Amino acid sequence: MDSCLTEPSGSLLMGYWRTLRRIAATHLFCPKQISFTEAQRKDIGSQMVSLIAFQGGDFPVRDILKKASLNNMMCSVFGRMYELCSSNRETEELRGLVEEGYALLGKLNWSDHLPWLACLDLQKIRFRCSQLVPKVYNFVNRIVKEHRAQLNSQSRQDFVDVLLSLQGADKLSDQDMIAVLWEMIFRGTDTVATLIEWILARMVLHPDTQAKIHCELDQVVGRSRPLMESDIHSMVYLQAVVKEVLRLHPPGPLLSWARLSISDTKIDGYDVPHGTTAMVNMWAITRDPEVWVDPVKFWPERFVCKGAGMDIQEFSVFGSDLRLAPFGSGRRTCPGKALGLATVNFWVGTLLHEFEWQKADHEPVDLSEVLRLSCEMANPLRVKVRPRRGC
Ligand code: HEM
Repeated sequence: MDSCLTEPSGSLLMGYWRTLRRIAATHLFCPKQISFTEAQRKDIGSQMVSLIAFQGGDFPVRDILKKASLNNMMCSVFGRMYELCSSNRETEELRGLVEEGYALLGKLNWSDHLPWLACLDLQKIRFRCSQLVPKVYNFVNRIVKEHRAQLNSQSRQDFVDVLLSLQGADKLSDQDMIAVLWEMIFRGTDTVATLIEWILARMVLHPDTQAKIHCELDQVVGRSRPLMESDIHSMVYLQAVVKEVLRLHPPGPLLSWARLSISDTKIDGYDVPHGTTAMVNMWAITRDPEVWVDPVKFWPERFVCKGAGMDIQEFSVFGSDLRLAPFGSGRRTCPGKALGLATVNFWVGTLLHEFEWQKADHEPVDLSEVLRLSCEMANPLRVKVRPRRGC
């Protein structure tokens, strides 16, 4: 795996990266910033509903989810709001850059295992990275320049505005600002779409679970109005379902949660030499029968019933409990976890509030996985929907 796409400038030291993380946590992912973007999630959610209502018969849902997720990040990060049903050059260009980044990260790079091959670049990975990096730089730089020219002229608050407004010790160089903005787009887009596709797959495979969420929606929201983000905290079963899918299908089970040992050390009796890349296999932990009762069973109730498992209120998926840490844990835990989970809960709630989801005719749901940067369904999900509200 080549780090030049995901790390800011090579000269960044650990301490500096920590500063960037602090800036992201304080300014980009604080509760105020998350609630600032609520209207945007609602708008994109409604656009998804309109687009889905328009589909006749079976359709693959992935494209809609990926486009919605990309538009959402374009809006949070760059302040660009595009319609889901139309295509435009800027989104297409960004989608191409993100896709190329994923393709490169997902490739098995022989140089990672046989370092003496690195200088030969037999798979042309380094070459493709060197082509991609200036394209990303130019794309993001163009948007930063536009924001700088319009600073103080309007009241919007996207990530670029926030970073440009930083002063003193928090002020970032242009190069680091571009690296941070790219990292957000790159990490925040696919993870959300991938997780929602897995959740919808589980919904069509387990109609009884879907019916329970519908029942909860009818009780908490009723059919006369759309779902609002403030309803989510009352939707205990919906949250349990999202947690159960995060357990069985964590979008970033392996690749993104890696650590480099900076000195020789011993873990659990094993020698880990300096310079080793160690990966935490969350996928294996969440399927370990010593950790989970009936681990391969899809059973959201394990997060609801006190007697049978644990109380939803008590189980955090944000890294404090290593039985289920789909956003990583420790110093490098996902900074976008609260935003990511808020988006997934709200969009899944909305899609289920508006529609009943069913299997496509003649096409079984296939839960096979493929590992790129995220762990995706190997065969994109095809579904049929039936409107629930206003019918
Ligand atoms: C369901 C959604 C998401 C999942 C499952 C997820 C998962 C992860 C995981 C497993 C990691 C590695 C953590 C570690 O090494 O300990 C990570 C890192 C990261 N995520 Fe997320 N993520 C999600 C959404 C987002 C969003 C919405 C954003 C930004 C808007 C984001 C930004 C990042 C960044 C910047 C990192 C790298 C942090 C670093 O290297 O210090 N993620 N994510």
